[in-house]
Amino acid sequence: MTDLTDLTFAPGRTALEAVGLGARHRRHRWALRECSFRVPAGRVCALVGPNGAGKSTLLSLAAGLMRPAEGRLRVFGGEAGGAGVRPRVAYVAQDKPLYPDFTVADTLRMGRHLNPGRWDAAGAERIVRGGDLSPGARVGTLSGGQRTRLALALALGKRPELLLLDEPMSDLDPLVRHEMTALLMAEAAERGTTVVIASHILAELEEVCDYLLLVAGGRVRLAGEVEDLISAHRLVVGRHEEAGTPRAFAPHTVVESRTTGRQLTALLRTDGPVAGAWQVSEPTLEELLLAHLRSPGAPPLLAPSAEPRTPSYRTATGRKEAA
Ligand SMILES: Nc1ncnc2c1ncn2[C@@H]1O[C@H](COP(=O)(O)OP(=O)(O)OP(=O)(O)O)[C@@H](O)[C@H]1O
Repeated sequence: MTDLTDLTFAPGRTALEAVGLGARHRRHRWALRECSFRVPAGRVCALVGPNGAGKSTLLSLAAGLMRPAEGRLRVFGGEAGGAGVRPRVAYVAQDKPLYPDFTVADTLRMGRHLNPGRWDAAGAERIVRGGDLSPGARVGTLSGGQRTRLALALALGKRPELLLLDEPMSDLDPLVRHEMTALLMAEAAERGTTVVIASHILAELEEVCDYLLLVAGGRVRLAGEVEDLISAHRLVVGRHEEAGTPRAFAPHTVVESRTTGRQLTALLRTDGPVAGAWQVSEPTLEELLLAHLRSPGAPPLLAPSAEPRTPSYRTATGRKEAA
């Protein structure tokens, strides 16, 4: 039986904590609603979900560019966007907003000016030089990938404790993507930076992320260590000729079940072994995510390390106070 309470519950620091978080863009419908989760510090967290799920909204809130309409979001224990928090957070938005009339050198100078006492000039210049970007080139003349490189240099030069990346690699060629990913991971490992990466490229995330936040329809569906979330599920394949759900599945939660001819394939959140002549295996991250995305009605799962520690969250959900 997979008991999540036995799995890693490191009592370390908290990078992000949302409690009852809700957000809307002006008077539009809710982009996020009733989101409660925690991301421990030092993790590399994949933020995944379908188009319009609320990923960019969540990153904007964490960066302090937007305020919650309800509930709250804390970054390292302070209100997101607060004066004590902002210098510790870097955000690379999807459209990489940079000043088109600035040169590459101007942009790096701006980084130094905006981050007194923190700016890693040598590191930022190294990233820029790696891409053969001429210091005198105007930002407006750079290719999409070159702008991404400059935006990453600006973000990493800030030596952030929390790095928020919104689909950062989508316009990079495979070689540069590989190089940038390695660089980000080296930074994260060396400085213990918490990284949250929103991306649709699951293969890329699987390689680098140890934590997962799956958002769909503005709600959190899965949160926790990738390993723990995977090991809480089983992929079950076998012959099934009767109508309805196999009786052997009754003790478990069926996230998704599909039948092709006489073959049934199901993703279960298991509570003990699955009885019967089924082929049972651990799902890959992709299988886990796809099954949850195809089944919006499946109950959400927060690993213990992803549960907020705020007493009000625990009281509201009837959970016991943290020890
Ligand atoms: N500026 C805006 N004005 C109005 N509604 C918005 C705005 N930005 C986002 N939304 C809405 O908020 C919801 C969440 O959008 P968000 O951009 O956060 O999703 P996402 O998960 O990042 O999507 P994608 O994968 O397509 O980038 C969507 O319904 C979207 O239409």
